[in-house]
Amino acid sequence: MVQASPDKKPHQAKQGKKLNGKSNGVPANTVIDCKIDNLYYGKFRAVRDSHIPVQQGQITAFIGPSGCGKSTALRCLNRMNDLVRGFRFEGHVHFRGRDIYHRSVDPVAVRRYIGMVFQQPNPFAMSIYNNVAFGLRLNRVKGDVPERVEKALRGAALWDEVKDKLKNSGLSLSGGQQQRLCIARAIATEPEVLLMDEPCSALDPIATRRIEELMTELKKQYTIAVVTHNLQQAQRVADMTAFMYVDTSEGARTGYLVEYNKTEAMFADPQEEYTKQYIRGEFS
Ligand SMILES: Nc1ncnc2c1ncn2[C@@H]1O[C@H](COP(=O)(O)OP(=O)(O)OP(=O)(O)O)[C@@H](O)[C@H]1O
Repeated sequence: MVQASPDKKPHQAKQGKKLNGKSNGVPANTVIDCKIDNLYYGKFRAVRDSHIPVQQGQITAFIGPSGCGKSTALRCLNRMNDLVRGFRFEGHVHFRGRDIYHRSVDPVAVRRYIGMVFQQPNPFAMSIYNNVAFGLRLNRVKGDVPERVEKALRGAALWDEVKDKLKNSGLSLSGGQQQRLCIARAIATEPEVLLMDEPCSALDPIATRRIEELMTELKKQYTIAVVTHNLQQAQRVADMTAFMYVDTSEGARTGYLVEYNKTEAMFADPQEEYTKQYIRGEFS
């Protein structure tokens, strides 16, 4: 059961001082305002006190040690956690001011506007063409399907490599190509926001750089939130960074937001001791 509750506590993490156009602590160009007061899997409180705005046309990176709740927080942004048994959430996620957890909102419709790319490239066992067309059909997107498939494959920087073998299986592509195919599938329905959960962790350095370049290209059209373990990647691609850490003080392991700031500022002058230590590589 998902619950949205009124704000209980002020945001506790340090934020950059120069967020443009702040209104009630939320930047004016915020597309998704995510405020997790408490998030549970069954009795386990996985995340607390994490207020992370995702701003229009920017890349927001979620970084932090393993188990601090980066993926959990990301999955809240398009209701992917709804599929997990025992998931319960206090707080809110507003997409363009609208509560996506309101009982009248269909989670499938949310994912039409807020698409997702996963850690492991997961093309379907069907042709390259159908991998992209599938999402269009599923979402009953009208218009010229072949044209939209080509546009999505071009948008994912894959068209030139696959245009002569669109009938081949998506599984016949390399890992990096498969991930770009999954990006094409995600952008085919033209979402506003793209969530990427460690999209390069299964890729070699060359394929990784290709995806990073693609992300920089995609942000001209889409707002992106990405979970990454790779600090250099966050520095290379992200405009804003949210650093999360794990609180073990109550004998549990609950993730929370320590600091949210412009990426450059966070890496040059972290405001919090934990951020400093993490950036220096003192723990991982
Ligand atoms: N489906 C689930 N059911 C129960 N607990 C879960 C579930 N998914 C995650 N957790 C727990 O929630 C906490 C946060 O997990 P999450 O995967 O969000 O962290 P993370 O920071 O993304 O970690 P990593 O970097 O290792 O992927 C962890 O303690 C994890 O075991």
